[in-house]
Amino acid sequence: MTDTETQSRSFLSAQETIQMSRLLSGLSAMAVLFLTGIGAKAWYADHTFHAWVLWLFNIPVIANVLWYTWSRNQQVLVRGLLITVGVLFTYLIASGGEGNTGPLWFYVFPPLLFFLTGLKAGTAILLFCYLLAVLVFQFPDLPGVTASYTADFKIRFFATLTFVSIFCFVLEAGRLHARNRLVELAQLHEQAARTDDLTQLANRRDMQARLNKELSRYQRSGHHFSIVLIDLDLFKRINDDFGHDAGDEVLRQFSALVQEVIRQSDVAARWGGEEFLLLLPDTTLLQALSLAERLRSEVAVTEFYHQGRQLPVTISAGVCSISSAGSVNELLKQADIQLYNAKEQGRNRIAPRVRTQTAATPNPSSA
Ligand SMILES: Nc1nc2c(ncn2[C@@H]2O[C@H](COP(=O)(O)OP(=O)(O)OP(=O)(O)O)[C@@H](O)[C@H]2O)c(=O)[nH]1
Repeated sequence: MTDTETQSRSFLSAQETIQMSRLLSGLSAMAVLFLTGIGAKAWYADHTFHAWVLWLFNIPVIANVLWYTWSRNQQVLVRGLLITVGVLFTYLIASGGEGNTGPLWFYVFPPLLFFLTGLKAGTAILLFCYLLAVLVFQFPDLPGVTASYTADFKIRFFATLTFVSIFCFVLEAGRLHARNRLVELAQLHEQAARTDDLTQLANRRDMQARLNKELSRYQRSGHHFSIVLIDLDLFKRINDDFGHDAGDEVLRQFSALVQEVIRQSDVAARWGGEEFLLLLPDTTLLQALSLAERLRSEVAVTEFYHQGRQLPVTISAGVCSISSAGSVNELLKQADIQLYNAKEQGRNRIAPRVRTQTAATPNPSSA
């Protein structure tokens, strides 16, 4: 998974966690309200036992929320709520609640289940609940079962519950599909905002962000890094002599070559028209110079073609290490000065010059 994908997913899952927490807390508060209110109504209707049972169900609901407040474990909150609701609904079906209306609460289950547990687990739990309801309906002599329902009621109950369940399943499947599509689009959007269209390298904006990040890492833990500012030599001539498409082709081919030469931890970006910037983490000035030189000689010996015509491509580059600059701007400025020096010294070369560097091949076109 790329950085972008991870960011999109973690952003969405953080949003979902917050949304889910709010929903669960709201549902728990409503449950307490209903249990207390309906319990009170049952008490005044002289259904004392039923009232006490409903009030007692407040205990696991409140304990569950308190546990969540302490542990922040959402899974436990979901499971706790589902178990409590499951046991409560079983009691309501078995006892009939007040005036045999207990089973009506069952309709709350399908949307809640699918949303909280997903389609697969939701379907499995729902089937299990159906089974429980069938047992209670078919075997009224089972211990704990005090209600008896007419055949008409049972048929209508299962028919309507099945309809509601299927409807909730379809709605949840649609919601999940839309959510996944949203994640995909967010990833594509983020990727596009960070990528250069022509070369598929990082763009300037992305590189700027990475440079700032790398500087923070350096200031925090002293990890050195270097940059290489590259410019394709006499690029205007390529455009003028071979056409703009040929120029574009060179930019693409050069970018592919760069990707082959640098390490996986290095980042290459298109910095401007025919300017590229390499960010080399954990790399000293000498190591960066050596890489830049390798890239320069690789470009010099590579044959660039467009529509069967060979194109003259060389590069010049300025190298700078963070140890000799206090900020990203300073770093870029120094690399730019070095690039200017390389151009001034005849192109197809790297600056600054150090003794370890092999002599650059003179560029005939710059003479
Ligand atoms: N084909 C193509 N050309 C581009 C693109 N972006 C910038 N250019 C061209 O790159 C050329 C850069 O030319 P200059 O800045 O004069 O530099 P140069 O010819 O490379 O000469 P030196 O840098 O001095 O070696 C310009 O002609 C731009 O139009 C692009 O995306 N595609």
